[in-house]
Amino acid sequence: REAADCLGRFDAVGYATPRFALVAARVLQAAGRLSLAEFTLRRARRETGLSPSHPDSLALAERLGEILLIQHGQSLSRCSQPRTNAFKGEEVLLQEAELLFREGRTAGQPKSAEGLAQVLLQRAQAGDASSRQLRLRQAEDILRSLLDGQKAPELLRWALNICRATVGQSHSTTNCVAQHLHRVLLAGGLQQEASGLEEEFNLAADGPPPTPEAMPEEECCSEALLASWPKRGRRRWRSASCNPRQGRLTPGMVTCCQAARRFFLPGPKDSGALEALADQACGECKLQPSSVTRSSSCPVRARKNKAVAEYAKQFDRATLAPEDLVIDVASTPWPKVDPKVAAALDTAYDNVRRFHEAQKKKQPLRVETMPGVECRRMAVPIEAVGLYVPGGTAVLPSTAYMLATPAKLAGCKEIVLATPPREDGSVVPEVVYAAKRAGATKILKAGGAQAIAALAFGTETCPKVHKITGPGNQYVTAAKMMLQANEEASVSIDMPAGPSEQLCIFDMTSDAAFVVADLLSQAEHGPDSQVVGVLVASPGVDFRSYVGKLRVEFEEQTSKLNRAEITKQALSKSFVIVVETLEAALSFSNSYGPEHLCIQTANPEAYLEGVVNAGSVFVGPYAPESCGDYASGTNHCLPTSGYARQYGGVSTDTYLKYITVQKLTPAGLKRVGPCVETIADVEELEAHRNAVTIRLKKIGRELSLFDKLGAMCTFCSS
Ligand SMILES: NC(=O)c1ccc[n+]([C@@H]2O[C@H](COP(=O)([O-])OP(=O)(O)OC[C@H]3O[C@@H](n4cnc5c(N)ncnc54)[C@H](O)[C@@H]3O)[C@@H](O)[C@H]2O)c1
Ligand SMILES: N[C@H](CO)Cc1c[nH]c[nH+]1
Repeated sequence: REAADCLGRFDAVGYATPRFALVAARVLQAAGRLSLAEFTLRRARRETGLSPSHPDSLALAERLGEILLIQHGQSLSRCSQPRTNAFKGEEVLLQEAELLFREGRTAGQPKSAEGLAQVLLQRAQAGDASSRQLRLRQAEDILRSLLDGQKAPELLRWALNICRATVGQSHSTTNCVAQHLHRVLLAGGLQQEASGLEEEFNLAADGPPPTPEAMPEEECCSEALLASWPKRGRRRWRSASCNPRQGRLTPGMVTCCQAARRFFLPGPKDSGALEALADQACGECKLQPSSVTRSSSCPVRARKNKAVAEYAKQFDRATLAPEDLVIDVASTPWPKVDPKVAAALDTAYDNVRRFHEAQKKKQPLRVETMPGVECRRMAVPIEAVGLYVPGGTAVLPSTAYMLATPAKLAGCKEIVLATPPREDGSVVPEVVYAAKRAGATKILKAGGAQAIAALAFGTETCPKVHKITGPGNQYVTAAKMMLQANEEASVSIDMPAGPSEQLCIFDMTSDAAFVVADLLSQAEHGPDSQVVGVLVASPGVDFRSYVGKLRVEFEEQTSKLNRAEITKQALSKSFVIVVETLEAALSFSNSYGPEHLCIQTANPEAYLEGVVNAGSVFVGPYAPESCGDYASGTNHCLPTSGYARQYGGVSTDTYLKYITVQKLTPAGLKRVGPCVETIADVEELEAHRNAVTIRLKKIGRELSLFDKLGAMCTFCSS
């Protein structure tokens, strides 16, 4: 108590090292001063400046979680009727503790898993029926993994608590949870405890719950797949012997989904598909893949504007004189746009600019790796860039500001925006408005592969660019992929951004109407779009009625869309799977690598840190994906076809390149030079070595006393 009093008076507790804060919290806890312990840990977490994954940060988080859990317990015991008189902050305490323990559990902190299971159990007891199931299931999973790992008999208490917590719910649920635990206990050699469980829950009398494996495969598939798969896709699913109802993510299941993706969306990563696609894309417009790759025979390279104008006629039915293909944005007057639309475009542009401006690094990087050896990195804008704004099936002014805003902020001098012309040869006024607002310099009235070729090679009026960004249909994407491999074009691309995709993870607490609305928002983009729903449902939980709700929503909402036909085509290549746990859902999503990932489960934030592959993530029920498409501030040009594994979306960085600089003083060369000489010897590159040796001969190898003192002073001051 004396120590705690001391600490209470010591105002700087929070400023001390994390380890000191941990010891202080222990002392304070022992003296019953939980609030002060909590305050100490919070302050230490805030002020250490350590990364959240640092072991000390994790230890602080774990301790804070424990304190919150104890406080929650105390507040419950203070109330005679906990449920009615519950302290208002009670649920908040648990929520925060859950987040803290999840952090630790992901980082492999030993006690965090236990803490998380306890919190989930507490929350299950307080929550409504649907979230109760989910939390119990999660607590049970953790318990199982702990029991599997170490056969710890003391964990049995939780097992029983979990079972007891389910009593009063439907009989089959109790039975199902108890059955699972029973198996775990037996597998862990805890025979006696297993018998206790049998007796308490009368397991033998009820028999095992129906296992998902017992269900006929046909039923599982039809239950899980909302939109019917074309026969080939369905066969693949089955042949991979995966059972969506069972929810185990076997490698076969993932492979099968990837196969489905390849089958439906022939992405350029599949070389056979690319060729077929390129033939289709370029064959019809006489830009044969080989002729694009051998640039001498590429029509656009050879006949420039004339060829582009011919393709505009052929594919966009637009009549354009070759000299009218490119317009200068600055000298083009502001187009007439409905004031309401202009105001919405302005607001969206402002948000996008704000978010992308913040991405600019204010200071050039400068590091003295050794005294006298200075390395720098300068961000330099790419001088000329080409931005593709799709315009085939929908008019996308939003893509104009999504691409041009970061290019302008990066400082690119030439920003050429290409978009398919209308039949009268004009460009949609909203696109011109957005291009002007965001700072594009030229507009090329061309779409498809021909626009990409014009940007890559340049024409009489279209400047040749060094990088092409922006999404497009399969023709555009195939042309971008091929031209980046063409030496003469010498052009790079942002990423393969093809037909839109969305993966939505949800559970039975999610609003089915919201989930379906989000999925449809991407399905309507084009017949080649793909949307995937991942429903998390614990085993034994009957998700049929929820799936029924989804079906109704899909039908009702789709039938009211103006692009219902396109949407239905996309849905025929889309699917919903059912998995048992959120971890499984995340693992599936990470394998799929969606362009957009929506997480609409209870407590969605907790799963964010598990996301490894995704273009853009939308957290919670009130973050519809279309906000990111238009106006929240993030960029909507994102990698598709699984390329989220290696690419991020468009950002200010997309339009920058980094040039490194170094400067060495004589003392710096004396320090690093011998190391260079040695490595050059190993590589037997004498001229490399000599460039150092020749200088060291002139200035000498020894550091002067002045050099050494200078280095010490620099070291001390830093
Ligand atoms: N990933 C992203 O970030 C993102 C963002 C926005 C849009 N998108 C996607 O972009 C795509 C836009 O496609 P779109 O078709 O509406 O517009 P688009 O501008 O990409 O394609 C239209 C052009 O394709 C060419 N074309 C059409 N048929 C052809 C044929 N048979 N042979 C050769 N060329 C042909 C024409 O030149 C036409 O101008 C959609 O799939 C949408 O989902 C993706
Ligand atoms: N969803 C698209 C990205 O895949 C972007 C977009 C533009 N307009 C509407 N949405």
